[in-house]
Amino acid sequence: MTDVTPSLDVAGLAFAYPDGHQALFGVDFSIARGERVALLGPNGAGKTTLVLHLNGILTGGTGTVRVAGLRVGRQHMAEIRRRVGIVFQDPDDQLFMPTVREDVAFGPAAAGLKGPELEQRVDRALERVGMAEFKDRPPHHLSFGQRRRVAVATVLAMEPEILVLDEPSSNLDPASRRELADILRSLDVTVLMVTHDLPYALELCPRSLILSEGVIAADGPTGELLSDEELMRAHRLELPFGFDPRAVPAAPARP
Ligand SMILES: Nc1ncnc2c1ncn2[C@@H]1O[C@H](COP(=O)(O)OP(=O)(O)OP(=O)(O)O)[C@@H](O)[C@H]1O
Repeated sequence: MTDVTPSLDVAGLAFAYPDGHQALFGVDFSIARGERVALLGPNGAGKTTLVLHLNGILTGGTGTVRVAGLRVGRQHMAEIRRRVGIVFQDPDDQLFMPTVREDVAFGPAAAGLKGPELEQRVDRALERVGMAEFKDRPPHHLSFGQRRRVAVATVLAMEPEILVLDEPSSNLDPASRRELADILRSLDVTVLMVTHDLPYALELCPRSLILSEGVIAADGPTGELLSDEELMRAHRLELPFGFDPRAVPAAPARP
């Protein structure tokens, strides 16, 4: 029988910061295993607040978050942190070891992997992002785009259930942007990508969620949402001048 447990299930998630500011007002959505989904929304919509709930960095609100059926909460925190890999916007927040190899090995080693198994895990993660030849380099000797790929590898090395990326295309030149898109498309993992780069969402994610003022305002095929001018205007989303989402073929789902 096929396992139909979603990779991610968020139900009735509401959250207020300690100063009383309510950032999420009952967020509901579910992502199936292997889907690639973009999380769109204007500044201040609650995207970061939502993402920080996915691996329990933020807790204390109401509602539930489940990752592959496991409820996010204090009880399962180590397992949740392994299953939810977050790639933050600035790779330098994630790379702190003397070499690329050590950075990628850090998580799996902390989880108890060692010897040839650990080395294989590191090699596999670096190969998936096309950075195997940079294994012995200090991360700070790499370009920004290369550091972002290594940051993705540090997360992939944990073999996560879901890969969450915060603005993966920011600060990348067009070639690096395309190369990262090819890498993300090739991965056999559930992807949730927070982005203001709407063409990138269209290129990579067959489905998008629009989060606006702490609620999911729309959930559907990316091309359809981006072509709905009224919806876009209502949630302060703007396509680059002259960009026609109808002229771009829909992102293919899993290969
Ligand atoms: N630590 C905090 N304390 C109080 N309010 C906060 C805190 N962090 C964020 N907020 C508020 O919560 C709301 C949602 O913020 P959040 O950072 O989640 O939005 P976002 O959608 O990620 O925005 P952006 O696109 O600008 O990154 C905003 O109104 C913000 O001012």
